Amino acid sequence: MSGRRVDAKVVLLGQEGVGKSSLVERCVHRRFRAGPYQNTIGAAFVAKVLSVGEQTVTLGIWDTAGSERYEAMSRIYYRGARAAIVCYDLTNSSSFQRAKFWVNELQNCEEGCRIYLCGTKSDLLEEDRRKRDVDFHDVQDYADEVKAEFFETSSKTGQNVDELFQKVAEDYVQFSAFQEMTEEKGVDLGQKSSSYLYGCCHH
Ligand SMILES: Nc1nc2c(ncn2[C@@H]2O[C@H](COP(=O)(O)OP(=O)(O)OP(=O)(O)O)[C@@H](O)[C@H]2O)c(=O)[nH]1
Repeated sequence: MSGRRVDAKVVLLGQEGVGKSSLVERCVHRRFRAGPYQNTIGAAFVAKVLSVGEQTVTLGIWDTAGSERYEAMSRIYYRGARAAIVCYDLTNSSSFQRAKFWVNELQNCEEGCRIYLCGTKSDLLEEDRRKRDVDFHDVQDYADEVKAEFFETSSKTGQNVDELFQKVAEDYVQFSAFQEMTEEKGVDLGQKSSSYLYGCCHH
């Protein structure tokens, strides 16, 4: 990546085989590899440059290994992340339970990290609706409860993949602008800004 500065660290978490590497592959290389499934070992890093208005944002994306053997290692990778894309497979409800585990961890350990729930493999539902094993409305309610964003994607067709990463970049820009403004103007958040904060962060 020729020494380019990374603006925001993004981590992908989720049970093994849910499609984290495929999501990154689609986002960065615009392709889907249907071949034999290869587990990620440890973690893989890739940078992705996105435009938000006039600005460019470089996301440093860490694709972690989903196997529980690597759980302790995944914890190292989410440290300091500004965003976590927590993936589950729409055709596998146990993977959603695992996603909840990661959401709990993030809420307890990484306050500044925004959470994006990502239901993967939506193309399989296009083929056969009965394959859905995680209800859309249940996840929506859960996302509201934990203040997460929520996407259903397919790395095979590309559905919603760009939208997901774009939203991560836009939220980062919006949050940074807000932070700069409060730092420059010396806004005292403790005293007067609960409504101000609300207005800026909810859209
Ligand atoms: N149909 C379909 N299959 C997918 C999709 N995304 C991933 N897969 C398949 O699911 C399997 C696992 O995908 P990976 O991207 O390697 O999963 P992972 O979450 O990175 O797995 P670990 O590295 O073990 O944590 C592969 O066989 C993929 O081809 C998708 O959007 N649609």
